[in-house]
Amino acid sequence: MAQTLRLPIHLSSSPNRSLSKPSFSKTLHPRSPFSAPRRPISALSSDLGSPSPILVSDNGKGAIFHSSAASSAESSAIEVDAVTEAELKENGFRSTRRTKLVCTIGPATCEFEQLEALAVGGMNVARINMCHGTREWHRHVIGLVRRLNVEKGFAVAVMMDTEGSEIHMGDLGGAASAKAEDGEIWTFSVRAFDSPLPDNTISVNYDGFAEDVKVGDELLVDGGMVRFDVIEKIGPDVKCRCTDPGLLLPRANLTFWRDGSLVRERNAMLPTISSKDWLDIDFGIAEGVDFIAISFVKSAEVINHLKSYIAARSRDSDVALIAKIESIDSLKNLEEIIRASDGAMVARGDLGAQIPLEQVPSAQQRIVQVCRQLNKPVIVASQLLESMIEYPTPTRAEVADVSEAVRQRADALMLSGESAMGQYPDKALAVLRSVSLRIERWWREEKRHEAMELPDIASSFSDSISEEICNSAAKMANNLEVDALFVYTKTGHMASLLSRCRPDCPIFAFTATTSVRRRLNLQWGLIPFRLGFSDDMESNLHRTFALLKARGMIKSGDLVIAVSDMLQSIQVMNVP
Ligand SMILES: Nc1ncnc2c1ncn2[C@@H]1O[C@H](COP(=O)(O)OP(=O)(O)O)[C@@H](O)[C@H]1O
Ligand SMILES: C=C(OP(=O)(O)O)C(=O)O
Ligand SMILES: [K+]
Ligand SMILES: [Mg+2]
Repeated sequence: MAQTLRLPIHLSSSPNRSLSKPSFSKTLHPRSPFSAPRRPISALSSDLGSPSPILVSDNGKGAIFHSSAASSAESSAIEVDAVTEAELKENGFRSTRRTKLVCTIGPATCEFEQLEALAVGGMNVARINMCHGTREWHRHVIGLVRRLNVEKGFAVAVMMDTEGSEIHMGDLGGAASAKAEDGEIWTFSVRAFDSPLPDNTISVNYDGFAEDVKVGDELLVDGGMVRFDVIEKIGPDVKCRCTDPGLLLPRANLTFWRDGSLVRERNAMLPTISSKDWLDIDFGIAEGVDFIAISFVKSAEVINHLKSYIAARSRDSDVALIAKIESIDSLKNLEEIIRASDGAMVARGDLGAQIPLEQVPSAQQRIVQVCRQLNKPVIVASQLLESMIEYPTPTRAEVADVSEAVRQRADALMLSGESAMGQYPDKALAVLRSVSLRIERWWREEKRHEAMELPDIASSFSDSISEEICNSAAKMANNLEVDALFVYTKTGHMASLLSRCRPDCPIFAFTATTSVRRRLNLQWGLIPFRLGFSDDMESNLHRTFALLKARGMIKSGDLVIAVSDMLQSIQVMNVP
């Protein structure tokens, strides 16, 4: 017999912040035999299994925690990264940045000290792009990130980004770049060159290139950074005249346009995951990367295919799949792709080569919005601070672009060339960090956030409970102006449901495994801690308060709301 779901929340009479500690817990009459009601936290007893109304208990005195100073060994039983710990100690809860930061690692940042500088500067995720470098090189970088986490207490996650099978140039025979001057004739060839490349010659990775391209087509490098007109085809060689001069970078993306529109025929037949990608994916699974970002995803089918492949290859691999939205097809199938994926990336570099540039901002806004509605983390990527590859300060336009991404409440921002091969990776990261903090504060102080209408996404009744609890807890957190939300989460799901609500306060996410902790490092507003915890919420809270107080990260009197995916309840309390 289903019971209507009522949630009479009853706060103590005193509306001020020194709340007595009512603890809310509710026992739901389960619609299905699976979600057996759980014992509520408070003293109220209810027979497990006996149909009972929702019980909201307010025991008046609330849960009193006897704070015992944790031993130093005990206080090390909780893991949090050094930067967050320092921020909390120095500036308190409100200081913590909510927006996550992803840095592409390349020649400019592949030494241990450089990676450490990025981690200290706020990097949450290190991205390695399989379009460049060798697997050995990437294995070395992954090893350094792992060492950084172990030795310095960070939880920097690793994201491996596939090359994808779109058309791109070769590696310029090892040169770092090549300059194409206006009017010069260049040869783009599918020929395999073993000796050094002849002058003004570029190899192309796509065998069908010489067949598909036509005299009169326009050839765009990296979305238009350099342009050529196709003037002649001689077997495997395509002669082109440079019409927009610029710098050619290794393995830059190539697109060709005919009568003003993108030529997509053969591209559409190219597999999303190339044979090299499959080898790179095996590499990523073996190296235990946290995320795999798939380039040029066109439909949910490739994500589902890859998920079953990964599940078959390694039962315990919980690598998360990030779909890169960077083609017309990925926009057409956006919702299905995001539902199938664990997150998405607004890959504006190639996206801006596949659709008119002026459409990229609205596409970005739509992708970010759909991801939030579907509770999937979303990264805004590419050219955020492009000028800082060469200059120590950003343009005003770039600061406005970063502000807009933060204002849209994207989960994360990503540096590409700025941190991979730029001259000022740390300065670029500092700009992302300071703009994020500023816009986040502006949102909170000026109450600019019209709460986004979040559709129900629960796939089961017990999921609905979790969703309702998190939506309510986030709303209460804003109304009561609590200092922090605490969530105890085995899989990270409850934490993501809180993050989705974008509450004003930070969300301390306690989880027992380092891999879940690293994965949470991509989600807005989550501060991931590794902490072993039991099903007994009172003792979890008691231990957590003691540990965090011992580390100076919280203090008596701080107001906290705690939720957990074990015991479906909301607790409001002051730190003892
Ligand atoms: N692992 C690497 N090794 C060498 N160069 C790299 C590496 N990763 C990135 N880069 C350089 O940084 C530039 C920007 O990185 P990214 O945006 O990830 O690649 P792309 O723009 O080629 O898609 C690349 O074009 C390349 O010149
Ligand atoms: C992030 C992107 O993909 P990649 O850098 O791998 O081309 C992009 O195209 O913006
Ligand atoms: K890539
Ligand atoms: Mg791309």
